[in-house]
Amino acid sequence: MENILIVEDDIAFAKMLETFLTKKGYKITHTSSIKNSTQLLNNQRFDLCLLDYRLPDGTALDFLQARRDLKASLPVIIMTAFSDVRTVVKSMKMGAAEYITKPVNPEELMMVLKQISEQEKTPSKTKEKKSKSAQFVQGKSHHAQKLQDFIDLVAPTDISVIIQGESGTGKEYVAMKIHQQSKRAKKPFIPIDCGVLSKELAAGELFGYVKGAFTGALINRTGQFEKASGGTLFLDEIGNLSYDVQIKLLRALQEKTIQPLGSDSLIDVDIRLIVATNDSLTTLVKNGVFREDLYHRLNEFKIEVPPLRDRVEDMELFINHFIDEANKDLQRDVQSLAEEAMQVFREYEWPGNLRELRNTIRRMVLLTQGKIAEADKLPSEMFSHIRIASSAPSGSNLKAIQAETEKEHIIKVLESVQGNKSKAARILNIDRKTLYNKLERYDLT
Ligand SMILES: Nc1ncnc2c1ncn2[C@@H]1O[C@H](COP(=O)(O)OP(=O)(O)OP(=O)(O)O)[C@@H](O)[C@H]1O
Repeated sequence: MENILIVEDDIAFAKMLETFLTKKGYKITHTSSIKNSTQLLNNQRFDLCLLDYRLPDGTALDFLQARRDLKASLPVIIMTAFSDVRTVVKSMKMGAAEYITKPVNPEELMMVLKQISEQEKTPSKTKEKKSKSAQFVQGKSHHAQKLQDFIDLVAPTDISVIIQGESGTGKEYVAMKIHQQSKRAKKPFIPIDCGVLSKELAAGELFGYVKGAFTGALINRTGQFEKASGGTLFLDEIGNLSYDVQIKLLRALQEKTIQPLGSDSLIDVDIRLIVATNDSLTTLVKNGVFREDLYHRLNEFKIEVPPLRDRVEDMELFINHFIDEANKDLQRDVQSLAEEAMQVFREYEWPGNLRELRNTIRRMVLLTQGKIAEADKLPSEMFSHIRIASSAPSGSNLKAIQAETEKEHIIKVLESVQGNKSKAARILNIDRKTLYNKLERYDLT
C-alpha cells in the first residue's frame, strides 16, 4: 500500500498529514474537493483514501457513491469530527473501511493503516480468517440471552435469516456465529458487503461470469454463490442490491441453481443465506426499492441485534475483550479503565455501537503506557455527548429532569397496574420493547 489520496479541505491539517505520511514512505496526492477527488480516482490508481467527512462540495457519502459508480475498490478511511460520528457510521454501510476521529493521532492512523493493509493482502480470505479466529462475546443481559437463544434455535437449520440492527451492533458477528454453530461450519462463510457493489458489478460478483460476457470480462470468474456452496453466504446491506439483482437472487434461492453472466449452463449451488440490514426491509418494500417476493423468501427468521445503549450490562465484558485485543495488537498492558471513564461509557449513547466502543478503547489503550486507561484519553467531546448522567444534580440539567419525570411516571403507572408491563405499555402509549428498554435504563428491572 503506497499511494494514498488525501481528500481534506483543511489545508494545514492536510499538509501535516502529507509530511508525516511521506516520512513513513507513502506517496501522497492531496485534493480538497469531491469533484477533484473523483477526477483523480478516474485517472489514477490509489491504494487507499483518507477522506474528510465534510467537504466544501459534499460529504464522504458523495465520494463513496462516486467510488461505487467508478467501480473503484480502494479502501476509504473517513476522518471525522467527533460530533459527526453518528452520521459517519452511516458511511460504513456505503463501504468505508474504517473511521477515525479528529484530532487524528499519528500513532492511531498508523495502526489503522497497518490493519487495512493486512486485510488488503488477503482480500478474499480476510473475513473467512476472521470467522475462524474472532471471539464472539456473548454478554449476560437479557438482550444477549435472547440473542443467543435465537442463534441456538436457528443455527442447526438451513432457513434464511434476516439480521436487523443499527450499524456496528455486531450483525456480521451474529451471522458468523450462526454459521459456526451450524452443520455447515467446516465449509466457507463468505461475507459480501452489498454496500460497495456497483449495480453492474453485483451480478458478476454473486453469480460469476464467463469470458466476454461484458466489456472487461477478460477471464471466466466464479461467483460467490458457487464459492460458498456447502457453506453460508452472508449478504450485508442487502437493501443496496438493485432490483435486477434481486430478481436473480430470488431465482437462485428458489431453484438452487445459478447461471453465470454470459453462460448457458446452470450450476447447482447449496448455500444457506443470511442477510443483514440497517434499514427496515419492510419499509424498503413499502417504498418499492425492495422486492416483496424476495423479502418473503428471506424472511424465514428475523433476528434483531440490540444497540449497545440498550445492553449496558454487557458493556464491561465487551470493554475487557476489546482491551485484551488492543493490548495484543499494540503491545500494551492495560488492565482496566478508570472509574470516571467507565461512568462516561455507561452514559454515552454509542451511535456507532460495538464498532465505536472497540475504536474508542483501541485509542485509549494506544495512548496509555500504564495499567489503567484514564478518562483524559477519551475525546473531550464525548463528555458533552453523554446522556442523562445518573449523578447529575436534578434541577440543573434538563435531560436529567426529563428522565427523572419519566422514571417517576413509569413507576406510578406500573404500580397502578400491579406491575403488568403490557398494560403499562398500553397506558404509556409505547410498545413493550420500548418499555423494557426504559426499565433497564432506569434500573427498574
Ligand atoms: N459478539 C461480539 N463479540 C466480540 N466483538 C464483537 C461482537 N459483535 C461485534 N463485535 C465487534 O464490533 C465490530 C462491528 O461488528 P460487525 O461488523 O459484526 O457489525 P455490523 O452490525 O455487521 O456492522 P455494519 O452495520 O457496519 O455492517 C466487529 O469488528 C467486532 O470488533
